[in-house]
Amino acid sequence: MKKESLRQVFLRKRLALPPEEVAWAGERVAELFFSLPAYRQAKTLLLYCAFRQEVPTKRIISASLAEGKLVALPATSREKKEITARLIKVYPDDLVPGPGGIPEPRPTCPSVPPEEIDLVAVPGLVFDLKGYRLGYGWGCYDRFLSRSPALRVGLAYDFQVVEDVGAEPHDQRLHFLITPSRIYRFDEVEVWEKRS
Ligand SMILES: Nc1nc2c(c(=O)[nH]1)N(C=O)[C@@H](CNc1ccc(C(=O)N[C@@H](CCC(=O)O)C(=O)O)cc1)CN2
Ligand SMILES: Nc1ncnc2c1ncn2[C@@H]1O[C@H](COP(=O)(O)OP(=O)(O)OP(=O)(O)O)[C@@H](O)[C@H]1O
Repeated sequence: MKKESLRQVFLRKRLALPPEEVAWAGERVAELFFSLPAYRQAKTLLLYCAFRQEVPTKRIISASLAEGKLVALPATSREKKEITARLIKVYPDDLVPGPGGIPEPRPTCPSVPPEEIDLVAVPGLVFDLKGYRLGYGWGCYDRFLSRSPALRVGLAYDFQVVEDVGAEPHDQRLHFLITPSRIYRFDEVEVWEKRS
């Protein structure tokens, strides 16, 4: 299947999920996320604000702030198709609607360079068994991740995992993918562990 039709199919499937399933997935994924040793060690996280039935991240954001971690969320530039990680202190008060209506940090929130982030929670429409993913097609995350040494953790529903998304050379691989039923660990983790 071509990239664009894959995106359409998986976006439609996600939008059709019943609210109970969305909420349950958020609880399970958060629990597994908190169990990662890399989460416990991380000082600075780039999380994201879930929208349009993405796996809910509210608990992950609140718990990370409560534990005293530095929590950044992406602020998106429509022109540059680029994300900037900006630190928030109070959730959701520090957020305003951004492109596509996704809540994002106010422009006055301080930015953090990609080099200083320890762990990135990565959204996506469909993920594969090699650690590749398809997002909305702006390449925002691929560009950001190519500049960051952070551990990359995808968050998804089980139905969003397929064998192969047809990765291209610019696509950045994940280290982990968390779904309600399991944690996928990709080969790249070993490379990351040696580096850090
Ligand atoms: N929760 C969440 N936050 C995220 C992302 C994500 O995938 N999920 N992003 C992942 O990259 C970035 C935002 N990416 C965006 C990509 C496209 C449009 C957008 O408005 N696109 C179309 C309309 C899309 C539609 O409504 O169907 C437009 O240009 O108008 C907005 C944000 C950063 N924040
Ligand atoms: N590191 C990069 N440097 C420059 N351009 C890039 C980079 N990564 C991706 N791009 C460009 O971004 C565009 C979109 O990429 P792609 O279709 O892989 O997006 P995606 O993975 O679905 O989106 P996202 O990463 O925002 O979730 C591509 O045309 C690609 O050329």
